[in-house]
Amino acid sequence: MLEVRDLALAVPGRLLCADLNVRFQAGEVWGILGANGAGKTTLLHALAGLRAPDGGEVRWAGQPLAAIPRRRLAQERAVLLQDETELFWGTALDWVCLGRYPHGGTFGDPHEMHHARAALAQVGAAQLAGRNMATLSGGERQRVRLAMVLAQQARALLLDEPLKHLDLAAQFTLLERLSSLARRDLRLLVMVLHDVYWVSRYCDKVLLVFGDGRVLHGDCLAVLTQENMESVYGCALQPVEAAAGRLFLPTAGAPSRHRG
Ligand SMILES: Nc1ncnc2c1ncn2[C@@H]1O[C@H](COP(=O)(O)OP(=O)(O)OP(=O)(O)O)[C@@H](O)[C@H]1O
Repeated sequence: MLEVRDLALAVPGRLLCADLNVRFQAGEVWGILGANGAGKTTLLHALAGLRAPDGGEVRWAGQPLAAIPRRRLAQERAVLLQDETELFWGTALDWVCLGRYPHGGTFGDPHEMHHARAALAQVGAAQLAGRNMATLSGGERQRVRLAMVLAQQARALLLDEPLKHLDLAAQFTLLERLSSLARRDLRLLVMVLHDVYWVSRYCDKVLLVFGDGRVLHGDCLAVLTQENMESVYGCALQPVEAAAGRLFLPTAGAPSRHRG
C-alpha cells in the first residue's frame, strides 16, 4: 500500500532518518514514537507526500507520491496536521466539509453534509456542528479536526498527535474506533503518539525515531524494550506489563545501559 525505499530526511545540520525501508499494509496500525524534535512529524509529512525526501522515495500503490495528482492523493490518504495556525471563519460543520473537497462535491450539498455530520458523530461531536470553530475548547476543536480527516474517507490515515487535548476517556474511545476502522475496513492507520502505553495497546507495529538518523521499526513487543525506550528518551525507565499493553515509568537515575 505505502512503501518507503532508502528514505533519507535531513534538516540543516542534522540527519533525522537514513536508509529507511518499510512496507505499510492495509489493515495495519502503526505508531511513531520518539523524543521532541527527533523527526516524527518530518517522517509523517514525508509519508504523506507533504515533504520531499532528501534521499530515496515514498510510493503509494507502486507509484512515487510525487507522481500522483494532488486530488487523487487526497482521495487516497488523509492527514491530520499537528496544528493549523490560521483562524477559520466558519462552523465545525463547515470545517469538516472541507474534508469532502477531494471528492468533488459542491460545498453545502446535502450528500456532503451527510458525510460530514456522520464523521462528527463518529468522534462524539455531533452537538458541535453549528458552533463557530473559534469558540471551541482545545479538545472540542481536536474532535472536529479528526472528524474532517474521517470525512475524507481515505484508505490511509496519517495522524500527527491525534490524542492532543483529548481527555482520557476520549483518547480511549478514539483509539478503539480508529483501530477497529483500520482492521475492519482494511485501512492503513499511522499515528504519531507520545504515550508508549497506547502504542503498545493499539498498534501492531512501531517506528522508533532516535533523532540521529536511526529509525527502528517492527512489532511493538520486539521494539518497545527498556533499552530502546531509555535510549530514545535519555532517561531511566521502569517497564510495567499491563493486561493490554506495556508502559514505562520514569525513575530517578541514569538509563540502565549506563549503570554498573
Ligand atoms: N524547516 C526546518 N528548518 C530547520 N529545522 C527544522 C525544520 N523543520 C524541522 N526542523 C527541525 O527538525 C527536527 C525534527 O522536527 P519534527 O517536527 O519532525 O520533530 P518531532 O519529532 O515531530 O517533535 P515533537 O515531538 O516536538 O513534535 C526539530 O529539531 C526541528 O526543529
